[in-house]
Formats: sequence, structure tokens, C-alpha cells
Amino acid sequence: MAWSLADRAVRRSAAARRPAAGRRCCARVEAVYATHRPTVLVTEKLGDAGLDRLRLTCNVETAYGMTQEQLCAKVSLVDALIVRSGTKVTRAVFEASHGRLKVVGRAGMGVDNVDLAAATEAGCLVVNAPTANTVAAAEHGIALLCAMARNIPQADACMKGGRWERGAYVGTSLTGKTIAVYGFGKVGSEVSRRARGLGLSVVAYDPYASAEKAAAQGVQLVTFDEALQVADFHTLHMPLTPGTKGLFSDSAFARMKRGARIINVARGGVIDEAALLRALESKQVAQAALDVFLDEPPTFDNHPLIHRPDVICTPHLGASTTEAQEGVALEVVEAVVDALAGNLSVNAVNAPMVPAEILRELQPYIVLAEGLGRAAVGLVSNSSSGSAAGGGGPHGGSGPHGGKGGFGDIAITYSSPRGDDLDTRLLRAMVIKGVLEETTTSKVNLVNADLLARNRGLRITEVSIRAGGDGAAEVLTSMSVALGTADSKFSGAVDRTNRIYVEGRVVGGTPFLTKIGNFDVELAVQGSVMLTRQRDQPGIVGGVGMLLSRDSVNISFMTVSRTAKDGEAIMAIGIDSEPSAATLEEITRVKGVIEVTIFKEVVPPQR
Ligand SMILES: NC(=O)C1=CN([C@@H]2O[C@H](COP(=O)(O)OP(=O)(O)OC[C@H]3O[C@@H](n4cnc5c(N)ncnc54)[C@H](O)[C@@H]3O)[C@@H](O)[C@H]2O)C=CC1
Ligand SMILES: O=C(O)C(=O)COP(=O)(O)O
Repeated sequence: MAWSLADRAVRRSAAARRPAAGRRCCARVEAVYATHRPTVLVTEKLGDAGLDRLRLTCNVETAYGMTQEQLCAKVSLVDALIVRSGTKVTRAVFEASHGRLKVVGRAGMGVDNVDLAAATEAGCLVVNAPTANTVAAAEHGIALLCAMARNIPQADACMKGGRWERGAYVGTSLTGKTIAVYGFGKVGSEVSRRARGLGLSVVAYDPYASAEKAAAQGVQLVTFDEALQVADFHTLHMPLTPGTKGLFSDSAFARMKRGARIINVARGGVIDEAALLRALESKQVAQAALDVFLDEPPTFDNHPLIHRPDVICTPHLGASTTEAQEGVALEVVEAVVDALAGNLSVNAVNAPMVPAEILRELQPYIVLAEGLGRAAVGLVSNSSSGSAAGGGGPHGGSGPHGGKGGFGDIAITYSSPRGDDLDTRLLRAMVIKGVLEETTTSKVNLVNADLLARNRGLRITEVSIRAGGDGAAEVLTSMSVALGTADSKFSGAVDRTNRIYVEGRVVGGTPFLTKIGNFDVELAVQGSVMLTRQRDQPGIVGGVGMLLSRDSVNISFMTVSRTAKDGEAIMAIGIDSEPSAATLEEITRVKGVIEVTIFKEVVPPQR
């Protein structure tokens, strides 16, 4: 079988263009496997049904518990790897494969053990199994909640030690209490459903969740602070991202009710383990139930948390039910088999999606579309971008986790000489990617973007307006993204219809943001930008510039635009580094300045 990335991309996009490609796809899969039997290495225990399915078309080798060196020695002999969370698929593994490894299948949801950048560089597709273990993880969360509240593991250990100590293990009731669910995605919403059945009131903190979807489940979306303050139990179900790393810190624990209890079935890094230890020692937190740890497996000798009587632990068992393992095995094997035949599966995590020539034509518009999505979500009141207003740092009271957020509508408008003939799927997918990608463990691509948006309860509407000009020469004259029902951290970004509004265009091959809210701007969709809204009066450019220079913040560009003379103006300042919270605070006090915000990395630098 001859392999090339471009070849695979062409076949994928052809498949993606045909909604009813399913049967033809299967025929192609069979044809490919008739001439070649790829070798697949399975490095962790996989459900039998999946292994049996794999053996129909592939040579299957199983080798559990390999060291990195053993894996590196073996990987150049295989076409695909199937792993769970226990195998680290590092850059060294991709390098050692010398280009033979075509697909990595993750039999589960989180792909934080796979170096995705290295995989993409190596032209290796990564696929996962994002749905089959959802219920198992939710059930494990509930199991830990009950076991912790009633001291089940401690009482069991006591009886096995030959002691009958009824007085030592008085528990706490669930009925009538409040549980805060952090991350209202697939697992979080299943946990909420079950918690309500146990008589708990449920609030959820998820800045990207749809308030309607939550309300339909009887769950109230609240701010991070409200969740911390109102709940008796806290259960974590968000991905580990730069925005959630160490989110449960000294400051978060201090804002909880005294004697709160916490459960983590998400990822160890979301909790600052040293801070949790301090909170347990001071009894601010009464108990913790942990399935996941910063380092897995953790070092057992003298581990500060594992040996404590107020902590119960399981060794990352969230997905470990027979049913879930059979499910993820089948889900991942289907994706791997399909990918080995060169097709794009909806479970693709890092797929290159379209043929090179189409990509070349669309490239600046793709960057623009993703940039508009990222810019719009970066302006939501509690997105992961920084906010000057509160000066409260990344997780401070009125910082990115301050508001309630929640948006249901994304309206995309294309103004193009091609009018309705413009194929907007890739552009729409890139807007969705820009909006969602920072907020989920799922990787958004052409195939899965609409599905992911739908699962989030997002409504996407598109309008194509036929513009003048030459459709062969120009793909788009301009494009805009409006987020409905979202609170903005920067009220200047809200248009007359009360939506967060951003508009852009490509000029000379470079994508620019040309409108924010009702203000015309002109800023390249690259790097980080500080926005200020101010009264149109002298002294502001100098005042703000002086404060930035005093903080050694280099300015890459600066544009000012106003609605009318003596009215209001927006200033966009490209910044090479972030000003300190103190400088931002001072900028808000410059005479005439009304509000300030920063949005980071509208498009990551190496696009
Ligand atoms: N312990 C285990 O064995 C298992 C663990 N997991 C983990 O559980 C977590 C959730 O998985 P799914 O529900 O399938 O993912 P998902 O992508 O469906 O949901 C994640 C949710 O977190 C939200 N979120 C993102 N950033 C946030 C932030 N800063 N604050 C609050 N919420 C935020 C997202 O908006 C999304 O709704 C993942 O970390 C996954 O790896 C999943 C399965 C098994
Ligand atoms: O699917 C996930 O994200 C999990 O954490 C499950 O991990 P595992 O497959 O049990 O190693």
C-alpha cells in the first residue's frame, strides 16, 4: 500500500464531500485490505470484541507494560498503535517509527498522553474513542461520591482488620445537599443526571456550555465563584488544558464552604495537589476522592495524599468497566481500521483535511475563519482570555471565570463574489474550531465540527451574500461571526443586536479583523491584542503607551477608530508580552478610558 499525506487527504476530502459515502467507503476499506495486511501493536489491555474485529484485517501484536525504550525499539515495525492512558506516545516514539507509524488509536477520550504536535509532524493520524466510556466515568464519579460520603473504603478496611467500629464511620447525607459539576460536557451532564436522582441540587460551572441544555436537565449554570461558594460537593469533569491546570488552587479551596468535599475523575493536573493537601490539613476541605493524579502512577512512598484517611483513591478506574472497555475497543478499532485505509473518521484528532490545492486557495480564509471564532469566544465574559476589568488573575473573581457565559447561537455571514456557490464547510468548521477548541478535549475538524457544535447545543446559522468582484480571483470579500446570548467581558464588542460581533477580511493574502462590535478596526489576526474603549479625547494614546512602555511591553502596532468625533473610540494595540495586572489596573484609570481587555493568540503563531 502506497502512503502519502496528500493522497490520504484527497481521499478523505472526497469521502467528506459525499454524505452517503458510507457503503462506498466500506468497499474501499475492503479493497485496501485485500492487498495489504497492516500490523497493529496494542500496548494496553483492549476488549476482546475489538481485538477480534482487528484480527479480521490486520496482524495484531499485543505487548503490555512496555518501557519507552521497548516501545521505541518496536514502533518502526508497525503501522498502527492502540493505547489507553498508560502508554506515553512521545515525540521519541514518532521519531523512532521512521515514518512507518500511520495511526495511533486511543481507546478512550483523553489524548493528553499522545504528543499531537509530533504526530502531526510525523504525518501520523491520531483517533480516539470519545463516547463509549462516558457513562462508566460518570458512574465512577457517583461511586466515589457515595463511597466518600459514607466512608465505605475505610470501614471495609477496618472490618478486614478484624474490628467492628460503628462510631468511627458516621457519614454525611447527600439528599438536600448541593453538588457543583465543573465541566458540563459528556461526563459532567451524565453525573448531573445521576446526582439529581440522588436528591442533590446540581449547579454547573462551564463557561462554554449552553444554558438551555443545562436548564433542560434542571441544572443551573453558575459562575466559578458561585459554584465554589454554594456547593457541599465539588465534582470535576473538564479537560486538562492550560486554562484548567491547577484551577483548584489555595484560592479556590479558600472560597469553598468549610468542610466541602471534592471528587476528581477528570485529570490530576486540574487540582493543585499541594494546595489540596493544605486544604485537608486545615479541614477547609473535609474529604477528597481521587481517581486521577498529576503523575500516573504516582510515587507511593510517602505520597502526601494517598495515605490520608480523609482521601479515598482509585487507580484511574473511571473507564474500567467490562462494558466501557468493549465499547471503546470497538469504537477505536473501527476508527483505526478506517484510518489505515486512508479515510477520515469522525474520531480523528489531528487530521489534515483537504487536498493541497484547495488548502492553498483557502489558506488565508481558513486562518481568518478560525481567528474570528477565537476572537469572538475570547470576548465572552468568562472565556480563557485575560480580562483587565477585575485584575483578578487567571482564576480571580471577575477574571475569565467570573461571568456566567453560555452562548447558544453562532451566526456566520460570508460576503463573496461566489454567493451561494461558495463551499463554506471548511470555513464553518474553522469558525467552530476557533470557538470550541480551547474548551474541549475533542479536536475539531471538517468532519466532526458540526457534530461537536450540535452536541454542545450550539445553533450555527450561515448567510451568504453575493458581493461584486471576480469569484475566480477572490474567495471572500469579508466574513463575520456573531455570538448570540453571550455576556461579553468587553462591552464595546457587543453590536446593536446584543451579540458579540467580529468581522474580518483578507487583504493581500493576510487576514485582518476589520470590525469589533460597532467599531471599525484593522488588526492582523495574529498574536495577542489589548483592546481599550475610551472617550474620543486627547492624551489617551500617550497615556496608555507610556504605561505599557514602563512595564517593558513592546507594542507591535496600534490602531484607533471612533464612531464619531467626540464620541467613543476603540484602540487595538498589538503586544509582544502581557502587561502586569497592576499596569492593566492603571490603564483603566487613564482619564477617558472606559474598559480594557486582552485577547491572546487570536491565531497561534505557527499557522
Ligand atoms: N477517569 C477516567 O477514567 C476518565 C476520565 N475522563 C476525563 O473526563 C473529562 C471530561 O470528559 P468528557 O466529558 O468526555 O469531555 P467533554 O469534552 O465532553 O466535556 C468537557 C467539558 O469541560 C468544559 N470545559 C472546558 N474548559 C473548562 C473550564 N475552564 N472550566 C469549566 N469547564 C470547562 C467544556 O466546555 C466541556 O463541556 C476529560 O478530562 C476526560 O479525559 C473521561 C473518561 C474516563
Ligand atoms: O478516556 C479517558 O479520558 C480516560 O481517562 C480513560 O483512561 P483509560 O483508558 O482507562 O486509561
